[in-house]
Amino acid sequence: MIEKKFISSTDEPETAVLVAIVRQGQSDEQAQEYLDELAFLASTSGVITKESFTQRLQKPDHRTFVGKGKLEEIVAYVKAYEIDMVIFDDDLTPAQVRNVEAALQCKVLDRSLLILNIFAQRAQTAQSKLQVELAQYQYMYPRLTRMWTHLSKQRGGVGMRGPGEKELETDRRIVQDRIAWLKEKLDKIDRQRTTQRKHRDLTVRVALVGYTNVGKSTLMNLLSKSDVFAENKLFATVDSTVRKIVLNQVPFLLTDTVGFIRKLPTHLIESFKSTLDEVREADILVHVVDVSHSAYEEHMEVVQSILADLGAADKPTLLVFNKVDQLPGFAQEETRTLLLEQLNNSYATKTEHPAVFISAAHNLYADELREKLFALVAEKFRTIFPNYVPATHLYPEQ
Ligand SMILES: Nc1nc2c(ncn2[C@@H]2O[C@H](COP(=O)(O)OP(=O)(O)OP(=O)(O)O)[C@@H](O)[C@H]2O)c(=O)[nH]1
Ligand SMILES: [Mg+2]
Repeated sequence: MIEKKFISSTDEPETAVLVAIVRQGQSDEQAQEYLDELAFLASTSGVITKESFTQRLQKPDHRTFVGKGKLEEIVAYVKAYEIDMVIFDDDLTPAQVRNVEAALQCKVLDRSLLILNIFAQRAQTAQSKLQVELAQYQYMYPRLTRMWTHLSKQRGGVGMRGPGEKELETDRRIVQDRIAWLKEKLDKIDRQRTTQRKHRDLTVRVALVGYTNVGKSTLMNLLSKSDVFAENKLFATVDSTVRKIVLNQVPFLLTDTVGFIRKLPTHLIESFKSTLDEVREADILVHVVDVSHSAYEEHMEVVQSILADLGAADKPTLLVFNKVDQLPGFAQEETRTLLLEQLNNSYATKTEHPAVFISAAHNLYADELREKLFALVAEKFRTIFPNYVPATHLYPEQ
């Protein structure tokens, strides 16, 4: 995997300023929400956000992303506070990178690079490491003018000179070769996994999906009593984990997989295709939502549109609204029942999917969750085993 070069791992945390464009029709609240998410991505990478700059623009300036005046403002801030890097909320073109780098004289990152960097830190298995590397090279390829110095250092110190045309040609070829090699390796892993999956044809398969950090892994732990890595950071889970679960004597497989986020780099979706096959091939989806997040409805839409891209939007789905413990009004006994009732009613009218409100971390309303999940699993189970007679009441087993 490409070593992380953008964010150093010295003791002193690096500092960043964030830059985003606020488009027409976008509220200040939404703009702030996007910046908060970018800051969360930065902090997940170990970077401290010191300041953020926004500008209302129809579309990014083709030379410098933000306008000239705004860029000067950012340059002044970066100099005054010795900021290590500037992070842009959108992907920059190679020309924009060149121009803003020349002006800012510090590291310049965009959202995709930040996400790729987090994935690179998190990848555990051979497969996900290769997947991340593929996405990194695909990101790098059209930007080779800029990445050249990183690449040559990795190849054994060709030096820090700027790239000549000839070197650039060579680098392009090296990257192309590497991309081809990675694809071939991943195809091979994929073929092996497909064979393995054939053995699971007679099992009901359930996949946890949702925006990043909503509590998918926590829910997996709750249902399977396993110990899956859960953390208040974005993309804690990059590899999928599969657990066998038995509810009311009906066994099924539950997969915990990578979380989604808005503007997920397309290369990343492409290279994680086989990991996302777990979602594509699932019989049932459990869509986990952090209902305490102010932007949860937008997050649901992001998830829905990625599911549609994957061709997995029409599967039987259980909506799990998680983190109800964090909702205002939940703490008081008197308001709690009313709150949950209101939530239930509001969702019953908005979606045809069964929904349940829980707290995975505090083990609240887990029985209701098991019941509704069991209903979907049993229905599928009956299509595989038509002679199955459902037991009369539900008790979880391990
Ligand atoms: N208050 C509260 N926190 C929760 C709840 N469920 C999960 N969390 C916390 O939310 C954070 C994210 O949980 P994870 O289970 O790692 O979330 P995830 O969806 O797997 O995240 P990624 O793998 O990063 O996509 C952790 O700090 C959990 O402890 C809940 O019901 N209530
Ligand atoms: Mg997780």
